[in-house]
Amino acid sequence: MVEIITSTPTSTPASTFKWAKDGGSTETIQPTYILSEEKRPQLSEVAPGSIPLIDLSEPEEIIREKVVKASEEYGIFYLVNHGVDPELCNETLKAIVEFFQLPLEQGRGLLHSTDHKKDVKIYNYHEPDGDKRVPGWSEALTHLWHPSDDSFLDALPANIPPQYRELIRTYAKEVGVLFAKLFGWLSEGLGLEKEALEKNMGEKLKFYKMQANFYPPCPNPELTLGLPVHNDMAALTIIRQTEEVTGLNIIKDGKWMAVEPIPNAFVCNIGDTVEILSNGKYKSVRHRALTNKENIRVSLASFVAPNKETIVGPMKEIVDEQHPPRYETFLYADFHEKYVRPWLHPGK
Ligand SMILES: O=C(O)CCC(=O)C(=O)O
Ligand SMILES: [Fe+2]
Repeated sequence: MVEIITSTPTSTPASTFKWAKDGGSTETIQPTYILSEEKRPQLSEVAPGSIPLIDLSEPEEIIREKVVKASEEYGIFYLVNHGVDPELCNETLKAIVEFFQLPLEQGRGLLHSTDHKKDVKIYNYHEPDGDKRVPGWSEALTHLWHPSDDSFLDALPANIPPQYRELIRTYAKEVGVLFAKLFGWLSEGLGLEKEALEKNMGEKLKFYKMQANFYPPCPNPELTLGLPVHNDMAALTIIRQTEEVTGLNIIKDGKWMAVEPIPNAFVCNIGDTVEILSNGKYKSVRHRALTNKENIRVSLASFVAPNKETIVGPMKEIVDEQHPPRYETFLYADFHEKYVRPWLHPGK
């Protein structure tokens, strides 16, 4: 039986993050975090299973074939033997934990924002639940990144651990290389040149965002979600997660399935933009993050998306009379504002 705090939470804006500040020592869940019964994660119903594994040491034709198949059937896959230094990744995740354990007074509280469009912020995602919006048991630090231009580092929060700044500079370059390879294989899978998908996301600069998700231990993971059920709106996401702690779930064939972390692997997933550009060949995966009682979990999601001025729709090169467009064409800024969930995933 869960003990529920019934007293009114204190009124300072950052008060809901008390649990994070306390390193998860809180024994109780504030009622604001508790989902209604039908929205709870039903942990016993999460099916075992596995997502495809892409080994980048295999010959390129095999890799391409596997990436294409995984993107059609699952919309998510592991990447192993990718050449990115595991130490770099582990140290980066460590720096994220350090940042989220800084006392709120040292500035983390001030970064908290309810404006989803701010480039640098700490955001608390919510699950729509009846007439309420229930906050996830997590905090997310968002900032921009770029595979070759380091200037995004200037906009990082002043109180971010100094080592994060250095680590993320290298991490961004390495992850940038993986994105370019994946976009190339996905384009070829559509029968097009390697550059096709990236070109269709806008000739100008694309939008590069990183999200560091921090999930403190939760006294009752049955009652909360770490991150609400969603699809990534971006084109493609590359995630690095705490190696020992399970949290990511996907919907596969109508059932929730756990994506177990495996050593030194990235998890890559298709977002709504690639689903639309590919006219539905590649599937954006519906996912969520669970909490757990014992351990802090961190995930660092890197996204590549079109710019707001980009017109996004099924790529002209792949639609014709036999293959009519299955999605509308729109300005990405409008998609961002209006269409994302209800339109693309009605009723889900
Ligand atoms: O924590 C995770 O594994 C999922 C993160 C995620 O879905 C996101 O940041 O969009
Ligand atoms: Fe996501």
